[in-house]
Amino acid sequence: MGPHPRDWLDGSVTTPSRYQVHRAPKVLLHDHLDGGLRPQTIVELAAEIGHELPAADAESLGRWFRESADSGSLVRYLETFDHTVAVMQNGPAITRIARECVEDLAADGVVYAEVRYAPEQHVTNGLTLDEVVGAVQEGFDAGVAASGGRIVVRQLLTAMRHQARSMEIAELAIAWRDRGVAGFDIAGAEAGFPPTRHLDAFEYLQRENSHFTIHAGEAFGLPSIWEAIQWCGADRLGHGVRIIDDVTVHEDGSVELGRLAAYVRDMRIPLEMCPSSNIQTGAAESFAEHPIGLLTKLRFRVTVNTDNRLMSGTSMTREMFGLVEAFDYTLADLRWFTINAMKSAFLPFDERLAIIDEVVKPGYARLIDEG
Ligand SMILES: O=c1[nH]cnc2c1ncn2[C@H]1C[C@H](O)[C@@H](CO)O1
Ligand SMILES: [Zn+2]
Repeated sequence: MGPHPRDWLDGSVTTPSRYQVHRAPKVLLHDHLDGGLRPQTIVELAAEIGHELPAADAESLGRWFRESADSGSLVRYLETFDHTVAVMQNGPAITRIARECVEDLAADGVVYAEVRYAPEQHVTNGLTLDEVVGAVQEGFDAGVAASGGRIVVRQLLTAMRHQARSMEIAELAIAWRDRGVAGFDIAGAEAGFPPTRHLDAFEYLQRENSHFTIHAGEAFGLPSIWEAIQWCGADRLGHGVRIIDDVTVHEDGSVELGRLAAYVRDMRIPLEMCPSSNIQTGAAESFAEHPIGLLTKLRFRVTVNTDNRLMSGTSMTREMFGLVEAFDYTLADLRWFTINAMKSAFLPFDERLAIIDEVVKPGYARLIDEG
């Protein structure tokens, strides 16, 4: 195999400090709006609507989310969302949460983000699907303005895989495609709910020349990834971590890819990897043992993501610095992940290129120059 892109850069030997990782431009493709609320905001919104929380103050509530999500099971991890979704049932609350999300990402050095949520989960108190998307967009616009335009943000609309509203949500994504929505996703419990359940929605989106990612290969293995790509036509894989089951490392150190893993790598299918989330749901043991290390070495199209900042107590800086500590990654490696992510974004090509050339590359060049 030829040189890894990281070797093309001066400064590739420097291991960055946490502060440098914080300042580096970062790109986030997989982050859930309802998994990233500030604990203090939940406390305040719950008091307004009389929703009972499992903890009274912001600090203990934050701890409750992290500990409850740390169960080793995706299904139990997902139960914690009952409390975030409960406080996201009216327009002003949703707008506030969306604005704070953008402010928090911008403060963490994220320059481009695609943030997802399931509109169908926010209609309990009478909001229409359209009003939910509008409330999120209002918050995103306010957050971008508050951050002085240092970040570009798009929505991804998620359909819940155990429900039957995916076609409706896909149509909603198309209706909003020029007003802040960049694509579509399915999420929720994976085992028992294969992506092909929603084939009509994916086929519709393809006919509309739209983009979608599918949570696959997180709590269930290769068949889920295979269906997502070869039946549904996913542009990207949410997690996709279990693709490692199709990679064999022989005793002499040589590596063999099965047909599906080879296809994913050959076709440059982006993997939205979320290390901390995987450790909590039991898909990986630790940062050091996370398949992202081998998949990066093998030059899959790997990207680094947060998934749920509240449940994992994390940020892009923390995920990336965790990888730096586990694998001795350099600024050039982090630049590689970041450009991978930007190349894989559901944004038009010229806009992706502009962010790579005008924001990502100069930002890393400045850090690398500092030595
Ligand atoms: O990592 C995940 N896997 C599957 N589903 C998830 C994950 N993180 C969040 N979700 C679910 C719970 C949320 O309520 C929903 C929409 O954001 O998506
Ligand atoms: Zn997710």
